[in-house]
Amino acid sequence: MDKLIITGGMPLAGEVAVSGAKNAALPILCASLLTAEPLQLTNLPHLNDISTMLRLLAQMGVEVTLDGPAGLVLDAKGLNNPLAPYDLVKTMRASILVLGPLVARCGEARVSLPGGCAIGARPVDQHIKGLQAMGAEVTVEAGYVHAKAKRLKGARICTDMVTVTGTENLMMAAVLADGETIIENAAREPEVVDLANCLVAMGAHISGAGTDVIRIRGVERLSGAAHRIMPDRIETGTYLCAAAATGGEVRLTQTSAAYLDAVVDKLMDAGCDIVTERDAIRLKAPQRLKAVSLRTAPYPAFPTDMQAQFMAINAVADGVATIRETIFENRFMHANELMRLGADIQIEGSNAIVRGVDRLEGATVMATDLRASASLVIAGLVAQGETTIDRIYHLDRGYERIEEKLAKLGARVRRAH
Ligand SMILES: CC(=O)N[C@H]1[C@@H](OP(=O)(O)OP(=O)(O)OC[C@H]2O[C@@H](n3ccc(=O)[nH]c3=O)[C@H](O)[C@@H]2O)O[C@H](CO)[C@@H](O)[C@@H]1O
Ligand SMILES: C=C(OP(=O)(O)O)C(=O)O
Repeated sequence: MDKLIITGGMPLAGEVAVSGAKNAALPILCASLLTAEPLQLTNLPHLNDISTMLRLLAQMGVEVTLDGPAGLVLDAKGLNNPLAPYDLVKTMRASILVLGPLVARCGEARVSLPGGCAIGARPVDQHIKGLQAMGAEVTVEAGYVHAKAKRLKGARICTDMVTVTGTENLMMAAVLADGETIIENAAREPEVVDLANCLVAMGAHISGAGTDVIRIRGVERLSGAAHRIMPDRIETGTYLCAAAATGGEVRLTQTSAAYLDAVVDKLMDAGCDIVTERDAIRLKAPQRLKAVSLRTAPYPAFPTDMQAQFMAINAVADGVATIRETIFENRFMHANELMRLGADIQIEGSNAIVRGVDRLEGATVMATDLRASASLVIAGLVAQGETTIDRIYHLDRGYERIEEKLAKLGARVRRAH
């Protein structure tokens, strides 16, 4: 199992390019199932989750052709096996995103329930409830969701909570349904908007993406299209935090602050200077950060996917911060590992109270999930001496060439097998 070995204490400096967004790319890859014509995608990140999704699509009969360094053409005209087997689904929650498109295009789907991820139970009841409202017959048996519908029918759906992949799945199901679907309490995340833009380019009729009411008028068929995946706002935020924590100065390119208001505001509250350009962001860290409290919530509020990284920066800031996690019930697993490096963190239910310390010391720590791993990388970059992060396969799900990008910013980091 790969490890990352970091010798901390160097401020990050320089320029690095941000990759395409994992959480936009995954649903958009699934959108290829909705048409018999080629979908051409660019700015795809090279990540384990993307390879897993491509394997899943390929075994369903989708032809995948490389198209340049970060491009692919997906052709689902030969789609013949609307099945997502456990083996491919177990490592990646987002595989549930094939459910909506498969039922819409094939009239049937069998999708293994995605593996229980460490950050919480993560049920898919809202995905199922929405498909049932659209007339699908859905059963859950032996770990598989089996959904059937000759043709889905437009419906009014109000999800019990804001769900990102739930909104995406139902939006993809609705584009080929008979009549109008209204999704209320829809997720407003930028990745939902990126998916909607791609679907519209394919001929879908969607309005309201980016608000909490999305209207979709179903069409008979969709066509091929070309779409560029949006930049990864969480990767962007993670590198900003790494620069902030190490007292560095960086410029991130091929990205934008447009979808990062909540994160940028907190970094400015922490004392960072941030300058936003059209396709780039510059950050200059202060001598010492100020502690910043935060509460995670659906977009446009502070993203849960940035919570762990802010725990790391608060660990070395001046003062006491309270971090409240409201989305996932088990997303503080990085706290114990950060404490191994000398952080002072107390967990009280869904609150973490972080008291900034003067210094962290390198140690061996274990990555427990994707963003937890990112927080350990940030802490390792700050800590005196050597930090070894075990189980970085989590990190490889969501950060493209992380050691190369960090090295470009002057970090002393290497991968060991
Ligand atoms: C691939 C992808 O885009 N992943 C993101 C997506 O995950 P994902 O889409 O899985 O997260 P959701 O927005 O669905 O989850 C929000 C909350 O709703 C609950 N819930 C969700 C669906 C459902 O049917 N029933 C239910 O109870 C979840 O357990 C969680 O407590 O949004 C999360 C919240 O911003 C991010 O952390 C993930 O990075
Ligand atoms: C939790 C995440 O991903 P996933 O939903 O794919 O597990 C994430 O991107 O932080």
